[in-house]
Amino acid sequence: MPSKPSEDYQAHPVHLKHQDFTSFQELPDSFAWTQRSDDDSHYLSTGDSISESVPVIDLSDPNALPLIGHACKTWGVFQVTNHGVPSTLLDNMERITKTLFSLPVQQKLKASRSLESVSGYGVARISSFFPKQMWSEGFTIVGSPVEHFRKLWPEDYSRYCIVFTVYYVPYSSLMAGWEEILDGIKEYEEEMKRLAGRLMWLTLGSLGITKEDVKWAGLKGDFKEGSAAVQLNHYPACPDPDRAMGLAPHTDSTLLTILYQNNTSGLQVHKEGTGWVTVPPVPGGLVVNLGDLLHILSNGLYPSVLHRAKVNRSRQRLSVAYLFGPPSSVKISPLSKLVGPSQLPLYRPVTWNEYLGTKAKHFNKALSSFRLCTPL
Ligand SMILES: O=C(O)CCC(=O)C(=O)O
Ligand SMILES: [Fe+2]
Repeated sequence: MPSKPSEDYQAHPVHLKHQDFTSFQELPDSFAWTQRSDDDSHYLSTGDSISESVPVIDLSDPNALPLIGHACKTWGVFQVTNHGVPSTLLDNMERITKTLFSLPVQQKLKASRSLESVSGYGVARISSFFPKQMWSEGFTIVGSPVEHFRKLWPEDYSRYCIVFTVYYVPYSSLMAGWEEILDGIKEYEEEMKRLAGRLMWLTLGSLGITKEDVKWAGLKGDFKEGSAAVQLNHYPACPDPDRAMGLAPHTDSTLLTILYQNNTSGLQVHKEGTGWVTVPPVPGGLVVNLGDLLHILSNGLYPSVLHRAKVNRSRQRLSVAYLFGPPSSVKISPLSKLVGPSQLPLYRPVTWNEYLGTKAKHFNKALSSFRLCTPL
């Protein structure tokens, strides 16, 4: 993800109204998405009785390609197992996320996202489009998080500096927190980029797209130049979960998003004609959401999935989203193989940065603002 956002993005900041969630015995009105008397609010209507479930696909299955194609077309989301990401890495990332959000709120606020940057601590960027506050907090990482960590853990940092400059020796017990966290995040990003490249080919391959069709995937076709952000999310336990919203319905402005969720469910996806469907955590599994840019690339054949996160009364929930997109200079447009005399291109070319700016300004109308014509 571009670390320097466009003017549109900067012109639509999110005003921080951050709270110490642990201080609430009851759900404050500003967080209540329904009145107690509402039976069926359009925000919170659930599909808990629905028997359909999001496909879980074993990547070592020889049939994975058509299964992914079917999942992309019908859901725009699927879960993967046997994806090759070591479970120790996922556990470590969960531990890092938990450590970060356990800091006192005043400390976290010092590492707040600034106007000029995408990175840092804060409420969801989509907050300004909704009348109520969301029961969650997030931390976005684009590039190195060192500057923010300096604010989150100033003591460790200064102790590290003093030890380093005065004695010129690494003092491992003091550095452990920092070094471990930075290494863990870096390793996670590398592993996720590798998986994102693989998932891109499985997704595009299911449409008959080959390496010759996507030049920007690089000489090796591994999407190594793709850019990305890591979004850490924390949904504290909530005194009135049925009336609260962790993260409001949205589609991701990505090619695809790889989501790790801890063992507390909360993610729900919307399926056309069915409604909201919970995506239960699968041990060792990762959720793959198709984003708006993949919808454009597929010329509308694959939907970007509308999703939201609910909260829990007694358990906190953590998730780590790897938001994967194209290299910053690349304009995404419908792949030429999917366009022809009977299927005109449905969208005009757009860079990731331009798309993020439009999303910050127009939210769920962003996709249609790039639309050229309606399908035949
Ligand atoms: O926490 C989740 O399950 C969803 C997170 C999400 O949608 C996001 O970070 O964009
Ligand atoms: Fe999302």
